[in-house]
Amino acid sequence: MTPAARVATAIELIDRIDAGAPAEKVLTNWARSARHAGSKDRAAIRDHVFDVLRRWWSTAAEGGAATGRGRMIGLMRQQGIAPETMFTGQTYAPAIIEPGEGVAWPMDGPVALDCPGWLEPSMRRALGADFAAIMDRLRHRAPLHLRVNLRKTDRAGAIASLATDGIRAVDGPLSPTCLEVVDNARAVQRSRAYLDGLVEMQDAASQRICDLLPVRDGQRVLDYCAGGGGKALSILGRADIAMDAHDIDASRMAGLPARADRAGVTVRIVDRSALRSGDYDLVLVDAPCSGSGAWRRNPEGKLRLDAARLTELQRLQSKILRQASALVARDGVLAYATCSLLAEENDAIVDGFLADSPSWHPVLRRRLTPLEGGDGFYVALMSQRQAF
Ligand SMILES: C[S@@+](CC[C@H](N)C(=O)[O-])C[C@H]1O[C@@H](n2cnc3c(N)ncnc32)[C@H](O)[C@@H]1O
Repeated sequence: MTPAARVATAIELIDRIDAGAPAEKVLTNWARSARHAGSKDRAAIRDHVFDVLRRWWSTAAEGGAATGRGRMIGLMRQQGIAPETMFTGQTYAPAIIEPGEGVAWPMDGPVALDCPGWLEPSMRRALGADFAAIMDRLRHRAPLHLRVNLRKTDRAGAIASLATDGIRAVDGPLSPTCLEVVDNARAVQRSRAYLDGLVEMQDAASQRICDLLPVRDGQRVLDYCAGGGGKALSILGRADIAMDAHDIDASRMAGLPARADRAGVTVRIVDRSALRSGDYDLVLVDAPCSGSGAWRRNPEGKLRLDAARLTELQRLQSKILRQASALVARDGVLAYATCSLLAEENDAIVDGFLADSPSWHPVLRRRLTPLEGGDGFYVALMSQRQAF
């Protein structure tokens, strides 16, 4: 495909996403039907679509229309490419820009920063003087971070193994297990280092959250919202523990046994009926959330989140935290984490829980933002022990 044909395809896909279809589904369905497209075409089109999602409002303003076409004109301008070089009207290219089309709109603060307007007050409250800098980070692509599996190798060993497959990685931020891939990121999942379980994909902040959990050999640990098991595997890389993984949606954990196998560790999948009160030294609640700290990775969340969904998430977070607290042993630790930057999903949930549960007290609270090199994340540790 020509670069202009890729732009034309991205325009079509962005319009489908704008009409409500989930971005991943739109891209997968297109890739299945587009036999003529090679892997470079697919990657370039995916990049266009995700770049626009990260800059949903500013690209529309810069391109003068809240459409796929307007947004791609705006994106080209933001990337320093003259849109006229792509919108040529030739075969498979987008139609020529008409007179009066593509006239930029004036941009106010939240639009220029691609912050959903309704969330601006909450974001400003949560981020204070860093509001603009953090929102701007969320408009840019995220680096690819890997977690080194210390059970199998160390950072230097993982870097050397990746290099044999032409992948260049360097020490990453926030955690002693973190690597940042600086060249050939798309090859990671086919590399020996990945297939042999020396590395896993995990954002630096997610790794840092696991570093902060007080796990010791011999403990029983429950990952209550395990999903794909990223945190469970990360914790298992740090200590010899008995790790149980639970998720209300068991299908989310489908890939976990294979991932654990690759990493050389054991995770027991448990359903609700197997969970007993007071059974665990540590229970981690990696709660479902807005994902606002990870919008550079999953930018569609920015478009889909609304006030009703945020309220629903808060209710769910409080409920899950309450349920999970019952599973912690008397002198154990309850950890609550989100990849949200919003105080409504972080301190407010923890404060609400502590107010309703006088036997629990806070031990630690930490928030990470993209300014520190990883996604935005939050963790709070709580205990019933008098002296922690
Ligand atoms: C943020 S994701 C977890 C990510 C995962 N810990 C990781 O590191 O890869 C939140 C998970 O919570 C699960 N979840 C939602 N409601 C739940 C509930 N009531 N009980 C347990 N898990 C729940 C979701 O299915 C989702 O997989």
